[in-house]
Amino acid sequence: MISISCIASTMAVQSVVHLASPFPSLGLTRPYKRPSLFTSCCSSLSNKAGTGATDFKPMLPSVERWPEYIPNKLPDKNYVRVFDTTLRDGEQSPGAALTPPQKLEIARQLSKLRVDIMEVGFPASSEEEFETVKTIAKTVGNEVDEETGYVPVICALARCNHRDIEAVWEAVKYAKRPTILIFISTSDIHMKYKLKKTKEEVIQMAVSSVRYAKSLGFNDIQFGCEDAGRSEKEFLCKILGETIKAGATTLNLGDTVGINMPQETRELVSYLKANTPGIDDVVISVHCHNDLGVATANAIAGICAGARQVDVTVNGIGERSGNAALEEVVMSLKRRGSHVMDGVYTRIDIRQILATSNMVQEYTGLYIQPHKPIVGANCIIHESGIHQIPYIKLSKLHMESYHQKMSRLSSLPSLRLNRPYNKSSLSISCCSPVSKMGGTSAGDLKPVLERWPEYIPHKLPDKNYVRVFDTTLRDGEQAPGGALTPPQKLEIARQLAKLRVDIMEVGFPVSSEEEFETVKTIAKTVGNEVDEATGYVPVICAIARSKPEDIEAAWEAVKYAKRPKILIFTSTSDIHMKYKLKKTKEEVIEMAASSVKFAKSLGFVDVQLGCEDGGRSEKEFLCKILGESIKAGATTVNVADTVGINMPEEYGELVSYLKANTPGIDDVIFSVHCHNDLGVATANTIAGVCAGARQVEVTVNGIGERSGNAPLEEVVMALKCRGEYLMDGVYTRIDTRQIMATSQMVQEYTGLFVQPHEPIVGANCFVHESGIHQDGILKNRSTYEILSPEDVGVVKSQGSSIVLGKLSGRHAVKDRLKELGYELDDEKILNDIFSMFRDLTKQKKRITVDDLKALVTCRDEVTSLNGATGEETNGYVPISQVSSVVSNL
Ligand SMILES: CC(=O)SCCNC(=O)CCNC(=O)[C@H](O)C(C)(C)COP(=O)(O)OP(=O)(O)OC[C@H]1O[C@@H](n2cnc3c(N)ncnc32)[C@H](O)[C@@H]1OP(=O)(O)O
Ligand SMILES: CSCCC(=O)C(=O)O
Repeated sequence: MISISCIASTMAVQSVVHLASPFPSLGLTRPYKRPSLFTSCCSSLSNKAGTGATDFKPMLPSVERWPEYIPNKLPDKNYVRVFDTTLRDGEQSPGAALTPPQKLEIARQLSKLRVDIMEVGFPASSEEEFETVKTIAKTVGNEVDEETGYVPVICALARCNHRDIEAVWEAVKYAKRPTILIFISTSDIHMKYKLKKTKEEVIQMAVSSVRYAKSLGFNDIQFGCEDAGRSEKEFLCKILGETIKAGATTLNLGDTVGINMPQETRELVSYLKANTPGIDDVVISVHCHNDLGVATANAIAGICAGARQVDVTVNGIGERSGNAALEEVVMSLKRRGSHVMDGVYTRIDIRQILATSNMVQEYTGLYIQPHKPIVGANCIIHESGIHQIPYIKLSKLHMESYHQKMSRLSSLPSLRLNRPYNKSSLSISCCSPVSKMGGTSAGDLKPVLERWPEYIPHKLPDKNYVRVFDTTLRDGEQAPGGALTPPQKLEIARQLAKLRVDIMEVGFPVSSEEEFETVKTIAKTVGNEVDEATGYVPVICAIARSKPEDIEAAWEAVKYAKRPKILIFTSTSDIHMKYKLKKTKEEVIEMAASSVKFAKSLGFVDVQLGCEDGGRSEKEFLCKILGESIKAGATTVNVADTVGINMPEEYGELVSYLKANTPGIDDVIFSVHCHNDLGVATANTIAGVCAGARQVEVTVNGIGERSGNAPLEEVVMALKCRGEYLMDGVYTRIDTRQIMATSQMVQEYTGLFVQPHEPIVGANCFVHESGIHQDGILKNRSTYEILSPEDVGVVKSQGSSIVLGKLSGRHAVKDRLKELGYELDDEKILNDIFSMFRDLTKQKKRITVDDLKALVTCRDEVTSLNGATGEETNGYVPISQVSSVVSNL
């Protein structure tokens, strides 16, 4: 797999990159080194080829007129409106609080990016927020681009109450195109625990809120269903129908807790489109969270089903694991919109993506991981199109650098333990499966003491068993900068065994002497360490090209394991066969079949044949080569989306086709291997499983070439949470309680640290900083969490999941004070302390318990110093001028 990187990379990365950021440095330290960046251009592609320089447009501003903005209508049936919520939902990320000037600057940059609508805040939350939204509305909201006529729509958030709605109107009415997003929860769990309202009351609140917004002057009203992903469909039709009647122009469906799988999102949108009165006269928007790593795929699924507005944030920041990432959704539509999605498109200026990403990183302090799709440092691979000669040269260069890397292994310093993000201390705990309607609970713990099922290479213990093939130590290690020392590889292999991966692919023995020895050592040790209680022992796999010397090296290295396995790969796409292998189809089939036979002749009974770049290969050819390899003795076959170009539906269809048309396929295991260049690797893997694949190839933390591979933790937790309910009962035997420990070890040894909003293993996954979410969590955890931290090996008290910052509300502050021993039943005292608290958040991102204690102690003194009464100012949250006092506390 080493020579493919450049040929393999199809991403028009150059089209989103920019010169070093154009705004002044804020003096913030950046944890990852980025290569210097340059500006280039963009193109849309079929999945048959990479970007061609011929597709590039000159770097001139587009002079096309911007289409007229009509709130409930789009310029044409394929136009997808981009609703950016970086400054509202994005800012709700723990630790992301922005200053007003930063928000204004980001708003200007979003305007350069050409987002259709920007949601810039929640005016009722504080006076400062109110003023910031107003300033953006007055400035950016009136900056009409002379040439194109573009001006962004300015949106702000309101709950279903008149006070919030009024605050939005007073703040955004200055914009040329003001809009409001009024939201209410529609799931049973939210209505019961958070709102404490009946369905009828909720409909009533929604309708009267929309009417009120209209009466104030809004002619553009977005109505949002929070937690729509867990709501009853019939109820959604009802409330949406009523709000359309009341005057809503866009309907927004929130998968607030990130629990939906793409096929579900698609079904939901289709159902609502078919059953909601008046829905064809409004725009449908999808708002997807990323708790299971499929937010981008969900957004795309919604669009495929007819949604024509998509809520996104830059870098995918947002509550917990964040939102669908603007850059992933936009680039997916750009790359595949015209090929697999009926021609849908956005008008985002993708040349501004990287500058925007950089600005958002620096201002929020939420730095992305190197393998973040589109904007991560490792995505930047090349400068020219895949059909061009330089690619071949680059490929060779890459090959050389790979070998240099391999030979450097032994001289590497051992551990880089500097950790850019503070993580709470972790410990191993327990696991449980979850239904969609509730959260996980430690209550359904089962000790993992069952006997491990017998391993038969070409057969599974039952039809729903999904084998986990971990390739962290092979494909994962190919991540730029991810090189490991032999002792580190051994230690990770031991940890992978604790995690109970079925198979671990641990290296490429022919690539160097050291690699050979490392694989051999793992085979001899970890490959023989049988767990007494269960009988578990991992299969040890090594990779080989379809060359006798590779296969021999693999055998000599892994034959010591109790269960040795080989993965022989060959390329099957026209582009790879022509340029990389320089072989005909017939020759490639012959190489594959004879390689499988050769491996068998050496002693391998477990032989996997892998089709590199299978995602861009002719289906009929794939059937042929897989059929011949099975005849030759392959026990598993895989089809890889090596360049991460497939969309989930497409990939699922490919697997279904191959399962239906390949001779002998039912006698072997079908495996899927997906890369993450467009941010949909997890969804593709799941689509493969739904289509009948029963082995998933994954890496810990999703590390790997460019934007990496499908992350083990996302795929495993998605199957764990939804396998039983949505996917016919599929399951893995991963000990999920080992996920966090494994993730941390891989981070520390590779130096590839995950971003705070990385699903499952990111520091923010179980942390809540915005008031409304904190209130929900305090009332019932399942309102905003679908996983329990214990499931993935994190032990936290409820308190530690609530952090106090500028977006926190009274419930959270009151609860923390109670924990500290202060029972505040007096509303006035609470309001005083809350307003001092809010003031302090202007100076500090995080408010500690010591800060809180000091606020309580100082309350009387502060009140008398400032004469603050605790009464509300201008109708919104009161802010006492106490900063000079509290800042010294
Ligand atoms: C859609 C989302 O992502 S929700 C997150 C929105 N953003 C934020 O929460 C960050 C900014 N938030 C804040 O500044 C504060 O939370 C405020 C000012 C909005 C509210 O603060 P407080 O009045 O102190 O209330 P707190 O945040 O503790 O509790 C939220 C209240 O809103 C209610 N609420 C939540 N959603 C809605 C809704 N859609 N419509 C009406 N009421 C709602 C809750 O039930 C709770 O009410 P209660 O006090 O009667 O129990
Ligand atoms: C669906 S309206 C937007 C509400 C929201 O932010 C969410 O549901 O996550």
